[in-house]
Amino acid sequence: MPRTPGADEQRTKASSQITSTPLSVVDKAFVKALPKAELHAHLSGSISAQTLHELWERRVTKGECLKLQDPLDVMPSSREDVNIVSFFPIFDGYIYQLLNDVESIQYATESVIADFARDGVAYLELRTTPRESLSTSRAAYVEAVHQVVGRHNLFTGGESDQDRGIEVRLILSIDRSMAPEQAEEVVDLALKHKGDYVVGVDLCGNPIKGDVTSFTPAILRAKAQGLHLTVHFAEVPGTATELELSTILSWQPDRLGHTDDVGIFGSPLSNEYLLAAMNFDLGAQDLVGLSRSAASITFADCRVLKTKLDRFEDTLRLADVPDQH
Ligand SMILES: CNc1ncnc2c1ncn2[C@@H]1O[C@H](COP(=O)(O)O)[C@@H](O)[C@H]1O
Repeated sequence: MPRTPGADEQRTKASSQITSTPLSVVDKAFVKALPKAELHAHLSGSISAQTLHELWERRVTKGECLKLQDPLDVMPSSREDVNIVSFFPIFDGYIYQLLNDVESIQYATESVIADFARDGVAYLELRTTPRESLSTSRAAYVEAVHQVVGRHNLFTGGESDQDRGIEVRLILSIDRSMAPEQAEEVVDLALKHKGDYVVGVDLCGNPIKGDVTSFTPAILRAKAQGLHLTVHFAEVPGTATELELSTILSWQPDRLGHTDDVGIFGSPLSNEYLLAAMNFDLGAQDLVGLSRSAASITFADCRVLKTKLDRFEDTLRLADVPDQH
């Protein structure tokens, strides 16, 4: 799926200066070919402008969404166009208006998974917030996403792990603006699908909203039933309070932190690896090591990724790639 023009260019300025045959140096081709784990992808934040455009076109053809502008015209074209305040309204004001029935949710899920696979992601933890819309309940939303994920996990494309494209697991998010009962419903849904693709729960949403202490019962129930926990924390200075920190730490989360949504900020995971290589002077083996360390903190076994990493390292050895770029 084509990425937003401009953003990629801007963030990978140096990469275009490197010309090489694939895998001989750390460049765009290398970081794409490197098998990777993406452990922090928000489904609705990872939809490309092109896919949103396709969803918009379908609606317009049906005579719906006539007041909504074409996503190709209104989605930010570079990260400089978005900040933490202008970021969250993009979902309610725009993206969610295009994702409000089973068909559109599944179309977007398919496209997001395909984009990650094309970027060399072999293990994906996709987080998403079970969301009610005019035509879907929270349960129907999860069912819709779950079906697509199931199809991807079953599709091997070949006999061996190496042939398989991508393994996908789901993390269901509690949004900070939810009422405690809604958070309980998210945990119920996560528990219902635990064992088949749902591996954890997440706390996300606009950091200036909500009182996280009200989610403690739901989150502790999820943990007690064996779900993993990841949380967004301290995204804006005002919320990095002692109370919020001690509450979140009392939940004993497995992972903290976040990365930027690729659909909005336009930097795919491969590009983040390239930026790390450029800024920290990392070589090929360092990047393989980074990917292995991500593989060591996944919420489920990532056998396909590990097999692919072994093969990738064999290829590097055969090509006698120096640990420098
Ligand atoms: C930049 N960092 C972030 N911090 C906190 N929450 C974020 C986020 N990026 C995305 N989301 C959360 O994920 C939702 C979109 O995906 P889903 O509808 O769940 O698939 C957003 O509404 C927001 O609540």
